[in-house]
Amino acid sequence: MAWAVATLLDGGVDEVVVAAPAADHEEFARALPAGIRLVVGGATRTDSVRAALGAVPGDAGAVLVHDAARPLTPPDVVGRVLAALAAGAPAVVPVLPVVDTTVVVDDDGVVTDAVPRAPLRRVQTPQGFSRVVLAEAYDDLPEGVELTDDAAVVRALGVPVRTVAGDERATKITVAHDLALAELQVAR
Ligand SMILES: Nc1ccn([C@@H]2O[C@H](COP(=O)(O)OP(=O)(O)OP(=O)(O)O)[C@@H](O)[C@H]2O)c(=O)n1
Ligand SMILES: C[C@](O)(CO)[C@H](O)COP(=O)(O)O
Repeated sequence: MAWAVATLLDGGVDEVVVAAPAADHEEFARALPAGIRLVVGGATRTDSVRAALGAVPGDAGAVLVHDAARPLTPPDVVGRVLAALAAGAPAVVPVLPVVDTTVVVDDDGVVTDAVPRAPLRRVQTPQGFSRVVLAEAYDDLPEGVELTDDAAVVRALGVPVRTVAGDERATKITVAHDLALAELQVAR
């Protein structure tokens, strides 16, 4: 969490709000730099983003939403997202191409189709938004609806989402191998 926050600050973000379980706040406060606001997160990512968004100052022009599970994101990625927002984009996501052949399978695991991969992208965080647009999109999202990222929440409002280059180092640490790669990166 501390590394994810450091990336945001190093990349040019002014203020950070962290959503975390109430039981962890004391420990998080010790690990984070002074001035970081902590709010109680929810049971799902969507609930946690809602909670954090509620603590964002009303005069903030833009908001970035970042995953703690992407702790080694280089600050450059944050810079690219901020630059696209400053250039007028209402919503921005960092992306990478899909490098493997990508297929559809049926319930038995048999390949039924291959998806043309040229237009596909893997979406990372931090994702950037006009604060007003993101707040309106979350207000409009019915309770209980879970979308996998914040860009999907604003796209539901019809807002175009621009892309900037992501970075392999911003990968989401999801499976054990991701952790092994992250440890290598840190060791370097
Ligand atoms: N209740 C939750 C769950 C997740 N998150 C945020 O969402 C990110 C992604 O979390 P998660 O869905 O658990 O990611 P993975 O560990 O990659 O799990 P999976 O992709 O298998 O769902 C976390 O880093 C955290 O920042 C959150 O704020 N509140
Ligand atoms: C937001 C995200 O990291 C973009 O790729 C991703 O959708 C989070 O998914 P998760 O299933 O909550 O890990």
